[in-house]
Amino acid sequence: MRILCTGGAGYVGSACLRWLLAHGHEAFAFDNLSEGNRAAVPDYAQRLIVGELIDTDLVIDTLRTRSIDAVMHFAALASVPDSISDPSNYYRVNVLGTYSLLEAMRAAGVKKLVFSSTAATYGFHGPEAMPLQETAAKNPETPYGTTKRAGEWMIADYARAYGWGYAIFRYFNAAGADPDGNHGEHRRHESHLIPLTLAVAVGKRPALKIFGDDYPTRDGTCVRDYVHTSDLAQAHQRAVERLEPGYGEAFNLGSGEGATVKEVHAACERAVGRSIPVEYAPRRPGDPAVLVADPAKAIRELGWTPCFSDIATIVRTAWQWHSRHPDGYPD
Ligand SMILES: NC(=O)c1ccc[n+]([C@@H]2O[C@H](COP(=O)([O-])OP(=O)(O)OC[C@H]3O[C@@H](n4cnc5c(N)ncnc54)[C@H](O)[C@@H]3O)[C@@H](O)[C@H]2O)c1
Ligand SMILES: O=c1ccn([C@@H]2O[C@H](COP(=O)(O)OP(=O)(O)O[C@H]3O[C@H](CO)[C@@H](O)[C@H](O)[C@H]3O)[C@@H](O)[C@H]2O)c(=O)[nH]1
Repeated sequence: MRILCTGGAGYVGSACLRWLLAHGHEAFAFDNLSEGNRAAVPDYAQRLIVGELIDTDLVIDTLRTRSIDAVMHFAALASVPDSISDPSNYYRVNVLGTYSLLEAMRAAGVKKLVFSSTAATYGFHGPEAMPLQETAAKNPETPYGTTKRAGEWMIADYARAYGWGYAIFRYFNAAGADPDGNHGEHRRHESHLIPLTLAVAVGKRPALKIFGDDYPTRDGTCVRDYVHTSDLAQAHQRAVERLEPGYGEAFNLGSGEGATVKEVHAACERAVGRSIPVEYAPRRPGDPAVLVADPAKAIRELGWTPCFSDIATIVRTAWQWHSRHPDGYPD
């Protein structure tokens, strides 16, 4: 298939794009490079279209001139804390940008879509509700979660009315790096736990700040479900290959296991082979205590076989990337 990856120069989008190329598909990236990197896209001169999602005419032109069969929609603003301080931008990119993409797909006659949604659409559930199934109540508590939930609704409505096939993936915490050691996480504004921990290990930051150690969890720090980008990519491939008009499903993508912030920090220390300084800071707004996926539906219905998502493999591959490329991708 010929697949357009919006946000395909970003962390998860570029990992999926590279995976698609390695598994027999043709793939292109459409990205404004606000967070993404040219060098994350192989043969970027041919494969990367630099543009704004909101530029519907450019998206239509891209879909038509590249004869696109299916879209994977990764482009978004995706930081929980930033969305609380700057909801305006989140509604512009995540809601209006998604609307613009869907209109472009309608105009170009593209009817297959895989959407990157998030565990943040579920909002706060008590630890007793974990692991979360897809049917769990969705009460997103942050503008990031509400804007991604709005995207899910828009896609389901368009698909029903216009005869599209779609899959919605609610990722839990995307993590890790390509096993080749040459591609990984690199954003202009980093807020994620593992890259910030490893930035301390390479001497780019003085200490990891742990946001809150008074949560009702086994060691007082937040529990998250970390899932490797190669496993996310495999799920995207499996979904896009089965999309047809009338197919529309949402899936959780996670390992099914939770790790606390302290456990992730300790796993990073083991991978690096030395201690990584920490300091304790107050809780970060918008953080639920525990988020763990039940991935059974994706395993059952897509034949998904995650194989990189144990925490040791995640931090080992992430460390390969960060230690070999402490400055990330070249400009
Ligand atoms: N990283 C995670 O843990 C995680 C978890 C759940 C869901 N997600 C979702 O996965 C997707 C990818 O996340 P990521 O971690 O790779 O983020 P990222 O920031 O690395 O990638 C997003 C990409 O979208 C591009 N982009 C942003 N605004 C754009 C616009 N207006 N027009 C064109 N391109 C634009 C950025 O330049 C970037 O390359 C997002 O939709 C996010 O909501 C991520
Ligand atoms: O410097 C840091 C960074 C993070 N954390 C903590 O580490 C955990 C994970 O945080 P982070 O890596 O920022 O991810 P989340 O806020 O859990 O959000 C990620 O995972 C969500 C799904 O679970 C997705 O929706 C989001 O897009 C994605 O950014 C949280 O408890 C944070 O408070 C720290 O203690 N110190």
